[in-house]
Amino acid sequence: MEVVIVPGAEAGGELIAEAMAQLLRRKPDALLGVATGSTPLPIYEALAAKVDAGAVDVSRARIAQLDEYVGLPTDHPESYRSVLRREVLEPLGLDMAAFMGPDGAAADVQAACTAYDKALAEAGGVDLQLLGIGTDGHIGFNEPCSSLASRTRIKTLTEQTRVDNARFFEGDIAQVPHHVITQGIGTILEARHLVLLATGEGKADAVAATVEGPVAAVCPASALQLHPHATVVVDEAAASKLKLADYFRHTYANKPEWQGI
Ligand SMILES: N[C@@H]1[C@@H](O)[C@H](O)[C@@H](COP(=O)(O)O)O[C@@H]1O
Repeated sequence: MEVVIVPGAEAGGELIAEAMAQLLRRKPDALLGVATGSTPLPIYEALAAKVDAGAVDVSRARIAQLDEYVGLPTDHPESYRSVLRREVLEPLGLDMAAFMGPDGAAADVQAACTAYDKALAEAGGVDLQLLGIGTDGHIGFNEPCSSLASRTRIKTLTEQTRVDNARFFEGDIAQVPHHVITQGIGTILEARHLVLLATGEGKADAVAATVEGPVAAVCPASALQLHPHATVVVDEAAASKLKLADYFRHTYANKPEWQGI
């Protein structure tokens, strides 16, 4: 696992957007796994700016969804499909033909989950999966004690995650669904490159457990330690509880430039 400490969210967004641009220059039809939440927004803004500047062509890129609420109509403004259309696809000039995601409104949710795992594999697998992290260490919507081998499936949100996400539902927790579909941790680990961005002091404990704690289902993001190519990008605040912060700074500062993340 590589840990990169950046001065702030904007620098993290730029670093990761450049890694995505480099991937797309090598593989124009790369399958990009995208996450929701506030944290990845600087990545999407930086990537859209590169597209506008003609620095990268994303016209053949494919976009895969990480997780979704169950029970919200697909066109609900806070369904993750709507959020990703607004925050990722439209700014990049992509239409929904480039998009893959599970159907959170399906009558048979488990069948929709299984179908999504199959579709990801048939699409050749995710090339680069962006991840945020919940305050409890969740990735996607894999809450603590999710199986580290889990596949895409339905999960029940913790009260903490519903409280955290109520800000997207007019601050009204009653509107936040209890159930979600999420790529499983085993599914996520199949992506070729995992890139987790965490910013702000509120993520410092979760980041420390992810990077320096044991691999344990109680902190789902710690599963990144099992991946051969995982990059954790953190700002100073999110890095503030890392005991090895100086070591991470030193190794990144002395890395050959051509190597990228
Ligand atoms: N399902 C999403 C996660 O993918 C995201 O990482 C997390 C953190 O969101 P934020 O980046 O807004 O803190 O929120 C939700 O639970």
